[in-house]
Parts: sequence; structure tokens; C-alpha cells
Amino acid sequence: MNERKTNRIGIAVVEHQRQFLIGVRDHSTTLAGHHEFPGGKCEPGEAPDVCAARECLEETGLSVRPAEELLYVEHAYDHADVLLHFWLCHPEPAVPAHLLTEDLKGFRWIPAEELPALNFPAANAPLIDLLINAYVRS
Ligand SMILES: Nc1nc2c([nH]c(=O)n2[C@@H]2O[C@H](COP(=O)(O)OP(=O)(O)OP(=O)(O)O)[C@@H](O)[C@H]2O)c(=O)[nH]1
Repeated sequence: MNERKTNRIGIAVVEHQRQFLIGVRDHSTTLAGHHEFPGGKCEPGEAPDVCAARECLEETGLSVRPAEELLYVEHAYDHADVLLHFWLCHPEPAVPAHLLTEDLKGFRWIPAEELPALNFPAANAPLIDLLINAYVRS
């Protein structure tokens, strides 16, 4: 029997002064070369916002505080079905100022107006529209 995987994913949409923390998916992973927000699979019993903050710390070294769920998207990729929880997060107040400007393990701070030009996975499209409306057109 060919059973498809369904993964619940917590994603940290980390905002600071209208900039967002964005990386590029590694060549060894699914959707290699696509841009991405920090995130990954929820552990069993782990809430998506907790997952988003944990994955962000693991992947970028930045401690963040989840603020609100911006969007929930269900999407079928070839490799799996995903339940995506996009959580708006902000850096913890105590983080050193230099972490808010420099690259973090390959993740970079990108101004909101540059988001539409990036190559995000298909499931991110409604989130990018939402961010443009909230941070560029407002
Ligand atoms: N991190 C991240 N994943 C995203 C985004 N958009 C999106 O569709 N995804 C999808 O969400 C899933 C994330 O899973 P992952 O494989 O990166 O998670 P992980 O690090 O826990 O997995 P691993 O331990 O197998 O490497 C992938 O299917 C990925 O394509 C995004 O903006 N950020």
C-alpha cells in the first residue's frame, strides 16, 4: 500500500523593522534551492508555535517569541501532504543588536518589499500576499 505522509509544520515568520529572516533550502532537502522561513516538523504533541520557535533557534541561532498565527495552509507536495502553521514571531528583546542585521547561519534579513521576487514553495503564496498587504501597502 502506498501511504502518503502528512506532516504538521511550524514556521517562524520572523519580523523586525519590516524585514524578515529568510534562508534557502539546502541542496540535500526537498524543494532544494527554494527560499524558506525557518521551520520544520512538529514533534509529537508539540504545539506549532513552540515548534516554530524551536526550529528557528536550531536553524538560525535566533531566539524568537511567537506573537500570532498569520495563516494555516494545507498543501499537497509530491513528497508529502503538509499542514503549515505560519507564526508571526519577533526576536526576544534581549537578543544582541548585531543579530538583527547580520546573516544567521545562511538566513538573511530581507525587506518586505523584496519578498515577491523570491522563489518560495507554492504553499507560501497566500502568506506572501498577506505580508505584502500588511507591511508594504499599509
Ligand atoms: N521551513 C519551511 N518549510 C516550508 C516552507 N514552506 C513550505 O511549504 N515548507 C514545507 O514544509 C516542510 C518542512 O519540512 P522540513 O523537511 O524542512 O522539516 P524538518 O527540518 O523538520 O525535516 P527533516 O528533519 O526531515 O530535515 C517541507 O515539506 C517544506 O517544503 C517554509 O517557508 N519554511
